Amino acid sequence: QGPTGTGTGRPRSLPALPLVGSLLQLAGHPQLHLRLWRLQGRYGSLYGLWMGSHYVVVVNSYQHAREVLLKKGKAFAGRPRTVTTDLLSRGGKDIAFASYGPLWKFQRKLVHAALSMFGEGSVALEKIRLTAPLLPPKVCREAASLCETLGAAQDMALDMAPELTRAVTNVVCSLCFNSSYRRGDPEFEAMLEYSQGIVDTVAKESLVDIFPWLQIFPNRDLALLKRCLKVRDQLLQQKFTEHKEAFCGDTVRDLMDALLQVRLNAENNSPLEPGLELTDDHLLMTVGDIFGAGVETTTTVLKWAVLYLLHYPEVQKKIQEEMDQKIGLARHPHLSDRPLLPYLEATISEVLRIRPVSPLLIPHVSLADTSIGEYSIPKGARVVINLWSVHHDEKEWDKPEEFNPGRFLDEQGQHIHSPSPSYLPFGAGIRVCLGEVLAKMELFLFLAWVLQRFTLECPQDQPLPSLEGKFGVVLQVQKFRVKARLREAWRGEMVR
Ligand code: HEM
Repeated sequence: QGPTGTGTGRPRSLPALPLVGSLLQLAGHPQLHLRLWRLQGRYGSLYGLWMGSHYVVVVNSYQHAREVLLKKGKAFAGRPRTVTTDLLSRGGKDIAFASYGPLWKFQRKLVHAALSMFGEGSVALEKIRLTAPLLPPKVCREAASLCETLGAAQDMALDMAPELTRAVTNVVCSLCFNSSYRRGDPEFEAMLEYSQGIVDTVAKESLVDIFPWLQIFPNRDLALLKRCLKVRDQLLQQKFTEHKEAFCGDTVRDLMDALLQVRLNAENNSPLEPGLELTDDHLLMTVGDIFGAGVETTTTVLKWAVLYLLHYPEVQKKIQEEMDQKIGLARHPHLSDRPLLPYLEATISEVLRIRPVSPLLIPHVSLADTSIGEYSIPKGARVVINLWSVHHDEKEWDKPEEFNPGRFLDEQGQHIHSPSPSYLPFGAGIRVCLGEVLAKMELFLFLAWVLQRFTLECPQDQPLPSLEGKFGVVLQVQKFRVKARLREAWRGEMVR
């Protein structure tokens, strides 16, 4: 450490040219997480690079990730502002892309409180009377509908992706708007289309984010993103207006009502401190964030889980044996069954480790001159945590490329634990994922419901789909088809 406590010298840096920075070292490598992982061999686990004029620090080890996220969380709690994120969040009025500050803290607190209120039924928001059903029964309702679809497609090769997206979107719709969609609903189809458009354009490491001055030229991706956001905003606005009109101030049906209620309480009681005013834009973007951060991530993890079960039928069999023993056929799985099904829980953990859905988290920014390890990091540096490296570090994990749910179980196979602290699928510290509890609830219930009833198989005429991910907004799964075979014990049984 130097005399200021901010480290001595910068980390080693990739070569950089004027204007383009280190882009040439990264161009032509679409799997950015893997490229950054491999560059450790030459530059060490912590190194710097330049994206245009932006200085970026890449963190590949758990020890440094812990320092950034936990030990010095506040110093690294900023987010970069880019053309794309400004468009997505109306200039950072959401949570995920907002700068660190009192309003961001307030929004986080509200959503966190609302999620625990709807999730566990704890009355966390003062003076709020809840009239909506809690989330676990809503997730079960969607799981039942998913099983119905799989049952109807018996023995056909099915692309489960749209069904999983619908199930997860409906959970988020229930949470935010107290509504859900049936298959083929035109509003729902529009929603799927614009979401895909956003995911596709944001995934294209848009050059305008590196060189904002490129905006003066026509840009097809940016134009598509703007069109998709227009549709998203119209839909959000319509829901918002409906909620404002129906809102009576003493009952809360969903997250949107909860946000309106909190704003009303604040206005009626004492005026909020300056800088803490929640404008309509803030409320809309907060809800938009829950969709943006909550649908693609959870759906993708479910797809990875299904894909791994096709590759490892013995894991699937073991989950089903555990379910048969602990739950049987007489009832559906509940959230409270989680401690009874440690092998299913361990499988979910292993999927989240081996294919982390956000392999580079969301970039952080240093808010002051600071340090990582012995190196000094200037204020304004973008810090990328390479979760892929952290989850595949041979010093932390035994045979990290091997899919082995058992590594998350104790010797008796009864309790779940992580054999290494180097496990951060939801990030950690003050920017940790806000939806971790909800996501884990969904992953558990959807998989438990499906596997209680069906065995998932690769259609006979098709090769096993690839386990290689594609880097984008999330680590995407390539398209694949599944045969959902009704399990022997369920044949002839009525769906209860
Ligand atoms: C399995 C599913 C999910 C995974 C693996 C996941 C993972 C993550 C990760 C890695 C981050 C970035 C942390 C960082 O930058 O340090 C994040 C942020 C975030 N996630 Fe999730 N997430 C999931 C589901 C959800 C859901 C369901 C919601 C909403 C209910 C959600 C809401 C958010 C929000 C709002 C942030 C931004 C937090 C902030 O910047 O303060 N996520 N998530």
